[in-house]
Parts: sequence; structure tokens; C-alpha cells
Amino acid sequence: MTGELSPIDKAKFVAAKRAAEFVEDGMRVGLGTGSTAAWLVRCLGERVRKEGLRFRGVPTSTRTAQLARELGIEVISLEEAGWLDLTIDGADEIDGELNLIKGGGGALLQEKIVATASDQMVVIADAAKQVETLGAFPLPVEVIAFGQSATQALLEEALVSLDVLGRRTSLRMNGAKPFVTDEGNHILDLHLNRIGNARELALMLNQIPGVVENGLFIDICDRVVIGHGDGRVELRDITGGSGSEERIDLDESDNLFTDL
Ligand SMILES: O=C[C@H](O)[C@H](O)[C@H](O)COP(=O)(O)O
Repeated sequence: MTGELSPIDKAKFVAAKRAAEFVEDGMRVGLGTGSTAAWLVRCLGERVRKEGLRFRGVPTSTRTAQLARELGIEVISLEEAGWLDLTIDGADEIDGELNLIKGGGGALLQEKIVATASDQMVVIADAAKQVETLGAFPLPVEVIAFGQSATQALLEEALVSLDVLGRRTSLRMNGAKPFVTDEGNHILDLHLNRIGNARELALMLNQIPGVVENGLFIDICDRVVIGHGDGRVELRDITGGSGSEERIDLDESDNLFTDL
């Protein structure tokens, strides 16, 4: 990638750059997955290179692990870390209570385990990820490949009693074959359009045999950093309130990122 950043990439980048400032020497930090989280890893790689920041990262996917290593970040497993000071990750949707849909990139299982093993979860996103009600983005559900059609049928049946607008489910594909997660499972995407009660749905989904985890992150995110294409970032946390707004200036060295 070369040249000027598109407004959407700039929005992701400024959110990531601001959130990268939360990382301090000695911390154990969960590193999310996806295009926004990749900006975070690049920003942290820059801090390691320029400032000598020393922290250990726990990646939530093989993709993130590879990028982090390439950029000189010390990578450890969650087993080695034990507990994390902070996790920073992207999201597909964020509602007003900081509940999320995640898993558009298929990494929801490791992401949820890592986020819930952290003192704090910070979500970084461009402004388009904010929604009033979750559900326009298809909800990813990770299922075991064995008996997957039976799991899908049970799941569709269970959706009938719930407050959702749509009920179609689809198996995520990678070309002609099912998409396979880092844990060797498949993903069913639930096209619900509007989720009336996300908490109830999250609990219900995980009771179905064959379901490993769902992409609803309820009461897990503590803080969001929302980026805009004009360089503004908004910070909000679970305590509510009006939050705060800042402007992130891109210095000359930031153009380095466009060559990655
Ligand atoms: O499985 C993928 C993750 O949950 C991502 O954090 C999420 O899909 C957002 O990705 P992106 O930053 O690329 O929009």
C-alpha cells in the first residue's frame, strides 16, 4: 500500500494510534485481529522501534501473531501471560452500551478468551461501526464441524422464539470449502438484521450443542476509541457521560505506515 490513506484507513489509524498510547512498559497486552487491529500492531511496532517500549503481546490469531513478530513485538501465549493488563481490538458493531458484534474476520473465539482474561478491553473503530441496535452486521457463531448441519437446524429453531428481525443463517465459506478458524472450527453467520435482546441471545446461543462461542461481546468492552477520517478521535467509556474528543496529528514518519 502506498500514497495517501483513504478516509476509512485514516479513521482506523488515528483510533489505533491513540489507543497505542495506553500501552506502558512491562504490560501484557492482548492484540486483536482485523484491519483496525493491524493498525494498532503497526503503531505499537513503531513505539517499540522508536521509543524502546517494552511490552509483551498476546495475539488473538495467527495473522496478528505473524504481523507482531515481523514488527519486533515480543509475542507470548495467553498461557505464558496468565492474565493481561489490557486488550485492544477492533469490532464490527458497537452499541451505546459498548456491547459489540465481533468475528467478521473469524477470530471471535480467541478474541473473547483474551478480552475476558484482561483487566480492561479497549475497542478501536472507525465511526461507521457505531450503531443504535446491534444486528445489521451478520452475527458470527463458531461451531464444531462435527454435526454442523444439526447445530445449524437447532440454532434456526431457537431463533424463532427470540426478538430478532431476520432468521437466516449461512455457513461461512472460503472459496468452495467452509472457512476454518484458528481453532479448526466453522462459522455460521446469523442474518438477524436487528437484535432486540443481545444478552438473552448470547446466553441462548452458547447453550446449543455444537456451538463453541458467539460474536456478541456483552459487558466486556470498557472503553472505545472512535476514529474519524479528518483525524479526530472520540473516547468513551462504560461510565457513560459525554466522553472526550481529541485530534491526532500525523507526523511525517506516520507515512511509513502506508508502505507496509
Ligand atoms: O474476527 C475479527 C475481529 O472480530 C475483528 O476485530 C472485527 O471483524 C473488525 O475487523 P475490522 O477492523 O477489519 O473491521
